[in-house]
Amino acid sequence: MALSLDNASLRVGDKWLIEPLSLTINHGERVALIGESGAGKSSLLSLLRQAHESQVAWCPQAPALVPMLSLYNNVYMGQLHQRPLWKNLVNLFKPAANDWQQVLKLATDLGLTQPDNHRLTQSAERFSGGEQQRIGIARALFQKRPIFLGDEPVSAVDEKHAKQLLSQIALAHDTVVVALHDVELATQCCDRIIGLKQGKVVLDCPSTELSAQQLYSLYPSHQHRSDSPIFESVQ
Ligand SMILES: Nc1ncnc2c1ncn2[C@@H]1O[C@H](COP(=O)(O)OP(=O)(O)OP(=O)(O)O)[C@@H](O)[C@H]1O
Repeated sequence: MALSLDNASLRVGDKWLIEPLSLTINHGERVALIGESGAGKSSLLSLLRQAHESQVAWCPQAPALVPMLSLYNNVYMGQLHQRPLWKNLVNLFKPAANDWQQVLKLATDLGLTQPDNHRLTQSAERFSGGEQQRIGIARALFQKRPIFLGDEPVSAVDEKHAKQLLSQIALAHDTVVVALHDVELATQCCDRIIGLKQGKVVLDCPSTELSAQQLYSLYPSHQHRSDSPIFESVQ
């Protein structure tokens, strides 16, 4: 298996963010965590991340870029903790050719620059919101870990680009777990759906078997709107 939790839980004061649960995610699985806002998706990702820190490429909900630093340096940060301090300092002024080429390839593949048009030196603050999110994805890919954990990693890009990015993420990793608000995207890009409600896993099934009934119970506040985009994936 790639990831596992054994009777894990998360609690702040007397509030359970995640009630005790056991969970196994196998190598090769593409898993989407779905559920209403506050259901516990980020909390579950944080438990998975804590349990498998050294194997995980982490892509948080907000990309946490350093606005004044370049695209290149923001992506390089993905390997900051794996490199000696002196190398990180030298990198600020004179990037190693190998690192530069790797970041250029990632940035090109993710549509942030073109091979002959180096936006690598442009500061992160001068990229759009969707582009900044892709810089965050590039940083996670640069970590070169087998498992990708992403918290709404494509929420700021349109549907077509979201699908492309998720398939690029899947190609670069053995196992993928992503929290997604877009259920249709989740069923199209992932093979397993885990549904959360009030800190509990209430649904765990192959994406091809997700029923409208299950979605209704996960998204009660959408129930009165049968035309809600949430339900398009199963209609
Ligand atoms: N540090 C914290 N202290 C107290 N409560 C917290 C803390 N972090 C999260 N929560 C609460 O835990 C619950 C689950 O939060 P979580 O961020 O995991 O939900 P989510 O499903 O990821 O939500 P969203 O889709 O809005 O990101 C929410 O009610 C949230 O307010």
